[in-house]
Amino acid sequence: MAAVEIKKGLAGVVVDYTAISKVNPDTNSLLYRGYPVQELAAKCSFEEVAYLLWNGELPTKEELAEFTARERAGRALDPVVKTVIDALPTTAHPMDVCRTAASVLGARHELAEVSTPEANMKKAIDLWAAMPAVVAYDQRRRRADGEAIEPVAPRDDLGYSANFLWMTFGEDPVEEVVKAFNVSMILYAEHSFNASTFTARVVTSTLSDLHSAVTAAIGALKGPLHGGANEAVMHTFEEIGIRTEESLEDAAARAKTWMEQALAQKKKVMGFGHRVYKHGDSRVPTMKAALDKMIAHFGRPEILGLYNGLEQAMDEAKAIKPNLDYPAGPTYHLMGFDTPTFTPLFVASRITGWTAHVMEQLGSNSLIRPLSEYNGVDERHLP
Ligand SMILES: CC(=O)SCCNC(=O)CCNC(=O)[C@H](O)C(C)(C)COP(=O)(O)OP(=O)(O)OC[C@H]1O[C@@H](n2cnc3c(N)ncnc32)[C@H](O)[C@@H]1OP(=O)(O)O
Ligand SMILES: O=C([O-])CC(=O)C(=O)O
Repeated sequence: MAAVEIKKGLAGVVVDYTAISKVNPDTNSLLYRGYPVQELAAKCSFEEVAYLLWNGELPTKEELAEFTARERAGRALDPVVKTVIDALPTTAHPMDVCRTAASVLGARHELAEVSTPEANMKKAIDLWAAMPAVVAYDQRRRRADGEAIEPVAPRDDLGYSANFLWMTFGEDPVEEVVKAFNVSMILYAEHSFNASTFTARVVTSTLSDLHSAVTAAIGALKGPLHGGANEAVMHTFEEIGIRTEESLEDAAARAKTWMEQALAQKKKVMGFGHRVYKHGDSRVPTMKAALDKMIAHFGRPEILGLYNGLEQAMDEAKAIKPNLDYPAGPTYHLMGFDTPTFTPLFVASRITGWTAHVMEQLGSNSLIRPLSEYNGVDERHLP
């Protein structure tokens, strides 16, 4: 019998077409609906990019006005979702809170059992609009440590990114920080058939509903080999030790030593490496520029020292490059987010990509069901 070739992790396997994004590791580029992501990050709001991912074209002025009005109308924390979140312990991981909230929002949606293109577009926009309130309220209640608190009400005069920061911190957001946050939301929005998006497509392929697909995708994103890496990066920084008065050079030297020891112990260091990009992640330069701005804004050169030290030591030892989660983690830290909140920020952004894929999958569906090669015990029979 010819040996079956097993493609572990589906590495290198092309399973379908997509018109949503193009990841090209040879040219180190990423296009959303044909546009380079760097251009979108430089010139667009996250709302425009969400519209683009869902509709295939950037919005006109009128379309954007209508779209942003829909997003602003859906921002308040659903009282039932708040009650459910309040029933969870403050020790629950924020990704579990997000996953639970997505599930509750699905069960409560007026179109829960309808999966027409129009219904799915509405569900996608509603879920995208609702998630920042969940993430923001969860961070606030964990900080309140069990004391009853009310969510910060959304503000109609602010765009998506500014309002997200407002609902989290309850303070007028600084323009520089809003811009960096907007860049991160755009860069995180979409990345072809990554593990969480593929999960969403598998769920959709059974003709299940959009919220089920997103709930499953959140579960897939949580792992540290995928989205959970942005949180893990910060744990590395914390393990090395963040010393606010330390010079860039001293921090870099300590980080370098830490990395050399970790690699000598054959540890996997989160925030480095990628299944598709082998010469560097197309999004890292743009995110690193945003991190540099936050380092300058908050006057925190020691963070750059830790960043440089780890990156340099990994490059020298294994020539493995950072992925998007590497600059994103410390950027969110400087903005004031708690480390376990980082991956939920990724969720808030990636909802756009996931749901675009749900709609694309349904547009030309085929049940996703690969084969396996049995290697268990030979057939046997009960006595
Ligand atoms: C937004 C995102 O999801 S981006 C990805 C976020 N994930 C991470 O940052 C987790 C850390 N990185 C990794 O685990 C991997 O690089 C992955 C899972 C992302 C990609 O992995 P794969 O393409 O399957 O490569 P694989 O894990 O087999 O690595 C190939 C080799 O590089 C090494 N390697 C890859 N990444 C790392 C890393 N972060 N640290 C140390 N070594 C690494 C592996 O140990 C392996 O070495 P070996 O051949 O000597 O055994
Ligand atoms: O593409 C991947 O495998 C992981 C990734 O970078 C993403 O989902 O943004």
